[in-house]
Amino acid sequence: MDSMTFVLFGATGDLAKRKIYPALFNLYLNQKLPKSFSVIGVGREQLSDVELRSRVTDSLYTFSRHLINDKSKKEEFIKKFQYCQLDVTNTEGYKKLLEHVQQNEKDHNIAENRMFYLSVAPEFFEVIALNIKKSGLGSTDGWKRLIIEKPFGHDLKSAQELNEKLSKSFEEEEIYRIDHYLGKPMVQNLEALTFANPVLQSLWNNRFIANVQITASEIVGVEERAGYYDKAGAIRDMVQNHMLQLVMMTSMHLPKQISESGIRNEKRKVMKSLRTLNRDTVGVHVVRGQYGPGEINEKFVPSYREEPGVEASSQTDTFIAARLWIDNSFWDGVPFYIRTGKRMMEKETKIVIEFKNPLKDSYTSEMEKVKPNLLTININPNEGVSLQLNSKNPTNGEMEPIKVDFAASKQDVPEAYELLLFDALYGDSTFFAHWDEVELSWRWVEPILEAFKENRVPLHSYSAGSMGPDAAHQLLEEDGFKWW
Ligand SMILES: NC(=O)C1=CN([C@@H]2O[C@H](COP(=O)(O)OP(=O)(O)OC[C@H]3O[C@@H](n4cnc5c(N)ncnc54)[C@H](OP(=O)(O)O)[C@@H]3O)[C@@H](O)[C@H]2O)C=CC1
Ligand SMILES: O=C1O[C@H](COP(=O)(O)O)[C@@H](O)[C@H](O)[C@H]1O
Repeated sequence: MDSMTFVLFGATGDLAKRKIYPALFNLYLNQKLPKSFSVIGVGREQLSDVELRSRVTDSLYTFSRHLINDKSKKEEFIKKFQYCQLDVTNTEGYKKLLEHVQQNEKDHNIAENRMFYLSVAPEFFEVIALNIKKSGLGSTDGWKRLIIEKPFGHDLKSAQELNEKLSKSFEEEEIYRIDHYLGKPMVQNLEALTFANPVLQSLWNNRFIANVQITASEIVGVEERAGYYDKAGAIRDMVQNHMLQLVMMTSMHLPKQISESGIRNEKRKVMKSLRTLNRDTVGVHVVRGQYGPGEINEKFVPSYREEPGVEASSQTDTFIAARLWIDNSFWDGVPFYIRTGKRMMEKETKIVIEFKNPLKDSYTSEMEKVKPNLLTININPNEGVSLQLNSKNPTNGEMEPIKVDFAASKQDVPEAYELLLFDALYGDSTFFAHWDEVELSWRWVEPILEAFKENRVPLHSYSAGSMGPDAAHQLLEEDGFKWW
């Protein structure tokens, strides 16, 4: 891997502490970082290198998935960190950052490969990208790349504007938009599951699949993020990005050659085939909800409207369920159901594929009890795959569902940020959100945003600790299905 400088804007922030430092450290321990590299942390706060290193150390002790037994390794690692104080809105200040980076490249014999990670609020994306260009930080003899966090825009127009501005400083191939769901090992495994298993490959279409269900339920409420969340809601926070990415990853047809561009193309095709909703159909296919008070793990929790920072009359959605149709020859007639929400009964991200049972009607009465074959891909908090089959119990002769299970051992599973950072450093953008996908996702979501704004879709209340409003269950019952 090429030697490089990792310039981290937002080095004093929460994401750096909880995700980025531990991910870099785990990569370091696994010898997945270049031999020569430096991390230059940028923030407004006045800090010395030693103070930054001490914060990084704290973060590793608190958040790294590896126990730090080998202190010398940790010491070696934190020596790679330096700090540069900079207000990112101050154009002049970037000269100092450039000098810092250049001096360091010289001192440590690092090639001019520069990774810029914007772990800052999105309103700074534009100004930072522009100043990277203006200051000369972006004019390198090697490569330059930009990693940005979500949210990528607030709606289609703002996303397009942002993209246009970023594209003045970085080419599309240089922009790595993180969607951390694409970094989850089981999401990355989806392609391998179908590619490496001819059995699944041949069943992956509307001849054999009755419906697909994607759930991302959370126990947590809005926490301390009301300022952001109350303007976003579940539709922007989870559906526009993570849920649609999961739909793309599940339904894309495998390209002849597994490559970055091949996969990107197939994902784009899915988004283009996704049936567009309109004024009349949003209410038919989309359910929105907001949590009321309830009980979770035997503890009372308040309603969304009682959360700190939330308006007492807020109409923000904390739950969405939707039925999607992919109008292409593979998926014609197969509903894709998605649901996501806060303050639900359990934390669970999973994809369930329910298979058709064409022989159901020819069964004898005893056989009618058979359950559908289900392929479940567990993404979070447990990672694994299970297949539900029907088999006769040899003791009583009754038909019953059995499960063929694989569960990954927790300890060995890398974090999403680890996989994503490695790919970005390696220059592989397969598991990042490409502009086409982001734009097409906003396009699909736009009529829903409008309908919500005009209050054309009822806002159902659901009890905290439940699996969402009744309307979300009715959505499937209308088609003769239920959520698994
Ligand atoms: N935290 C998380 O779990 C997640 C965060 N994200 C996204 O990641 C990004 C960062 O989030 P998070 O770390 O939580 O945010 P924080 O508010 O914790 O950190 C923000 C960082 O930005 C820096 N900063 C703010 N203003 C300036 C400025 N004018 N000049 C220089 N630096 C500045 C702060 O530095 P200083 O303190 O020195 O002012 C701080 O390091 C956001 O886009 C967020 O949406 C996405 C997914 C999850
Ligand atoms: O991006 C986000 O994701 C988290 C859920 O992520 P997970 O990895 O725990 O499933 C969600 O809580 C947050 O609101 C959202 O911004």
